[in-house]
This record gives sequence, structure tokens and C-alpha cells, in this order.
Amino acid sequence: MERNRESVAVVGAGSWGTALAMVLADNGHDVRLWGHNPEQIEEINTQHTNKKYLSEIHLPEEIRGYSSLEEALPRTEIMILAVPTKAIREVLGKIREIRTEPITIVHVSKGIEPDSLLRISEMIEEEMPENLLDSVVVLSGPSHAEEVSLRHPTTVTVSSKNMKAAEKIQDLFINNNFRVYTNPDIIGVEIGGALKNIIALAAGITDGLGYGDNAKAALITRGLAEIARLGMKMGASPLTFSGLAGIGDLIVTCTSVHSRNWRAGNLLGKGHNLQEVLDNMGMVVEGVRTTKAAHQLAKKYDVKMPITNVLYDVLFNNVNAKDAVDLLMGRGKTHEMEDLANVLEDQRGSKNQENL
Ligand SMILES: NC(=O)C1=CN([C@@H]2O[C@H](COP(=O)(O)OP(=O)(O)OC[C@H]3O[C@@H](n4cnc5c(N)ncnc54)[C@H](OP(=O)(O)O)[C@@H]3O)[C@@H](O)[C@H]2O)C=CC1
Ligand SMILES: O=C(CO)COP(=O)(O)O
Repeated sequence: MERNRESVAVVGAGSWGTALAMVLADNGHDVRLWGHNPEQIEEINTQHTNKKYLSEIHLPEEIRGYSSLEEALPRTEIMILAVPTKAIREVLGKIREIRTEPITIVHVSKGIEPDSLLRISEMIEEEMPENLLDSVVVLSGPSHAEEVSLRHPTTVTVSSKNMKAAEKIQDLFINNNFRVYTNPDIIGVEIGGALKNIIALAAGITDGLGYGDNAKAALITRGLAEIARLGMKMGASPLTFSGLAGIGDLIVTCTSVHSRNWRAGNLLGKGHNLQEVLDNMGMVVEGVRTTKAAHQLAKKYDVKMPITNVLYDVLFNNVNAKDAVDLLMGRGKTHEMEDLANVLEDQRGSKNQENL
């Protein structure tokens, strides 16, 4: 495929930033990978490895590492923002001080900010003045860095309020190993990507407790139902949840040993406490903070989110994991397609009115 060579700054040299830098380098772009740890950047530039995050991988030598944002950011119109949700405001604060020209920010993080309850694109719009922000694009979907860095087939989706910008990012990344779709529903793409981590933590817990595939299938299916219920109240299209950023990412995160959220849940299910688990993970487990945010969102939008709510109690209120499963299973009976049942009930109601 013919493509323009772009200069791209990848901000965040963890697993995902590094894997995406590899895709961009494979596509012939000028890639500057920024990280805040000078020793790690030295390793990237001299050994062409990032052993802490992608232990087996030799990086393309064209990727240049930078520990100074002042050096990484000039003469680039596109920045990939690949730090954990918790670090986004701090990193954007630094970029705001340095940058003088507008830039397109492609965020690849999967979270929602507790308390403000903002999606990441909204946090970016809040942090970056209009004169420094060209467009915000989100890239999301079922995509573990470990497999992307091995160039195994992967599909993702990009979305933006400005679909021309999303299409530009599709062209920037797409290749025969990394297939990029577009989706105009930025709310759904961000909500699906963030909330699947909650369900993956829960799936890890049931696996850790020794329950089987029935429990996991139940979590994936009923998890999708509550993600979609909240997402639609927030303005997302229901169709997005049957796509890559919805069911696609939910499947990969609930079933893959690469998932940090699943692994953290698995340890919790085996009886370890949360702090111990997070201290030993060495990588970000976004689902913990997102559970807090989703618990708040469920209240704000008055949406039933039973899995999120019991997980919240396991994480933050010392409820035992097995008791949490018993609580979920012992709830009052309900209709599987509750929203559909309500619509049909309303329709029947208005028919009866007509017949009066
Ligand atoms: N890994 C994956 O497969 C995928 C991850 N994502 C998402 O991408 C985002 C990033 O995750 P991922 O790369 O996996 O996380 P990692 O834990 O692998 O790496 C996080 C990186 O961010 C750096 N970082 C943390 N805090 C700061 C800060 N305050 N300032 C600057 N840099 C900081 C870390 O530095 P240090 O080493 O010093 O801690 C590290 O380089 C998450 O939202 C995740 O959900 C999305 C799709 C796939
Ligand atoms: O988002 C991911 C895969 O699509 C990565 O999930 P984890 O953060 O659980 O590893």
C-alpha cells in the first residue's frame, strides 16, 4: 500500500506504546518513542529491546527512543498517547507547556476517570487548549501488545468526532497484520474498551475460584448486557457493543493469559489481596479504577450493573470473592432481555389503550 511517511510521537513506552511503535515503524513512518525512564530509553536505543514490557522482542532499529518530550515532539502532527488513564492529565500538562502547534492526539488507553466520570477523549479536550488540539482519535479493540509485537493478525477500530482524522489514523496504522476499521461512535468505542476490563477482572476471579467455562460465558454475556445498558444511556450506539470495541475486546480480555486484568482477577480469586496483586503485577490494571468510575456512573445514570457492583464490593469493601458470586447468582429472578421486555410491555399497553 502506498502511504505518506509521517513523523509520529508515541508517548508512553510501556507494552502498548512499544507494540504500536513497531506497527508504525513497519509501515515506514518516522517513529519517536517517548518514555519517562532514561535507562529504559537507553536500552531501546542501544539494545533495541524493551525487556520489562516485551521481553522476547527485538524492536525495529528505526524506532528512536526519547526521554525528553522537548526533543520527541517538534515537527510532528500526530501523537499516540499510550500511558495509563491515571497518568494522562500529568503527561498532557507537560505537553501543553512545550507544544506551540496543533496536534492530532490518538489515545489508546482504556479507562474512565473516577469522580469526573469523563471518557479519555473528554479529558484530552479539557486539558488541551483549542489552539493546540487538531483532533482526538481513539484506537481500541481486541489487541494484546504481546501478540501485536509478534505481528500476529489483529483487528482494531478507530473513532473520532472528526471522521476524516479517524480515516487518516486508519491509513497510518493499517497493514497486513494490523487491520484497522473505522466506527463513528466514539462514545461506544471508549465505553466498550474501558468497561470490558471490569468484566475481565470478574472472569479472572471466577477462574481463580475454580469455576468453569459456564461461569465465564455467563460473565461475558451478562457483562456485555450491562456495558451496553450503560453505554446506551450515555449516548452510544448499541451496534458498537457487537463490534471489535465491544464483544471483541470482551472476549480477548476475559479469555487471554496476556490480560493483566484477567491475571489480577485470577490472583484475587485465589485469595490474594488487592494491594498485593497490584504491587506484583508491574503493569497497569486499568479495571480497578474503572470499576470505581463505572460504579459511580451506574448511580448517576440509574442503570442496573450487578457485576460491576459486586466487583466494587470485592475490590473496595472486602467482600469475599466466593460470597460475591453467591450474591450475583442469588438475585431475584428477571427477564434476560429486560429492555426488550419493557418495550414489548409498553407496546402492549398502548394497543390496549387503542382498543378501549
Ligand atoms: N498492553 C496492551 O496489550 C494494551 C493496553 N492498552 C491500554 O494502553 C494503556 C497503557 O497500557 P500499557 O502500555 O499496557 O501499560 P504498561 O503498564 O505496560 O506501561 C505503562 C507505561 O506508562 C508509563 N507511565 C506510567 N505513569 C507515567 C507517568 N506519570 N508519566 C509518564 N509515563 C508513565 C510507564 O512507565 P514506567 O515503566 O516507569 O512505570 C510505562 O512505560 C492502558 O490504558 C491500557 O489499558 C490498550 C490495548 C492493549
Ligand atoms: O486491552 C487489552 C487487550 O485488548 C489489554 O488488556 P489488559 O490491560 O487486561 O492486559
